[in-house]
Amino acid sequence: MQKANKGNSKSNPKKPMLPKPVIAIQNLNHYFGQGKLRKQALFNINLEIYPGEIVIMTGPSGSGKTTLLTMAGGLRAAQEGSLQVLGQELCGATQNQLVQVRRNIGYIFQAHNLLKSLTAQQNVQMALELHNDIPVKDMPALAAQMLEAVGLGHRINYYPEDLSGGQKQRVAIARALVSHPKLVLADEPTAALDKKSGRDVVELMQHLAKEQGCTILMVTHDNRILDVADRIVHMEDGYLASDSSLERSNQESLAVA
Ligand SMILES: Nc1ncnc2c1ncn2[C@@H]1O[C@H](COP(=O)(O)OP(=O)(O)OP(=O)(O)O)[C@@H](O)[C@H]1O
Repeated sequence: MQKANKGNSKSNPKKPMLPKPVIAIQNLNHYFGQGKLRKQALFNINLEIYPGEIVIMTGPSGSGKTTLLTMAGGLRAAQEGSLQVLGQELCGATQNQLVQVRRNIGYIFQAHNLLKSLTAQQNVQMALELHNDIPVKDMPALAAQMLEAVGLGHRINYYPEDLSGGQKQRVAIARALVSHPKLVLADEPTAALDKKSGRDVVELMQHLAKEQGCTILMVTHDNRILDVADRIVHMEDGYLASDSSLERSNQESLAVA
């Protein structure tokens, strides 16, 4: 598997230096089960994702997308190779290090995972409560502002059951972005939505991410939203089978040669 060209200004003065990657994966393997039941789910993954990029991960069912996403999110231990997220090595990381990394990541899942007993504002506020540096007295207003930004300023006191699917997913986006994380990980965020709501939700994510300068890694089967990506990576049978940025850079090198 080819690795992203890091661009070295000394060897090639025309190529700019790339910033430090938000996610840097090298020779990553992952296995489920033990003994005879041990099964490899990820094979020698190499991938670098840079600040501000919106990267969509596609691939058939069972190809390893969720496994890779949950590992990048510090939700599953990394076993073999190297997986650095926001400068922290997650292979061999302690629970405490994983918790620290998770604080800087926003998560959006297919099921919005809102707490039924809390209002939209309280659900968003929960994400702020993980941050010791944000004054508690500012939290309700910050949550309300974020709900305003996702177009739900008039629904802040509603409970999840009184919101539509698209509105609930917007609350989940507000919750993921309210603390201005450097990285947002999304697993099938449009799967439960109709075409129009799905489109609205990803355009909103794209807009807010560009505004806040955060990086998004999103798994989707939804071909209708691929155009929001800066880059598409494709998984097959546990391998990273293609990366549109590498294809582009190969084409550019061929054009220059
Ligand atoms: N907890 C687990 N225990 C054992 N095997 C697992 C576990 N989770 C995933 N797998 C296996 O790892 C492989 C990759 O699964 P994964 O869920 O990452 O794929 P996916 O591309 O996200 O699929 P989908 O699009 O259906 O969500 C599959 O063969 C799956 O059966």
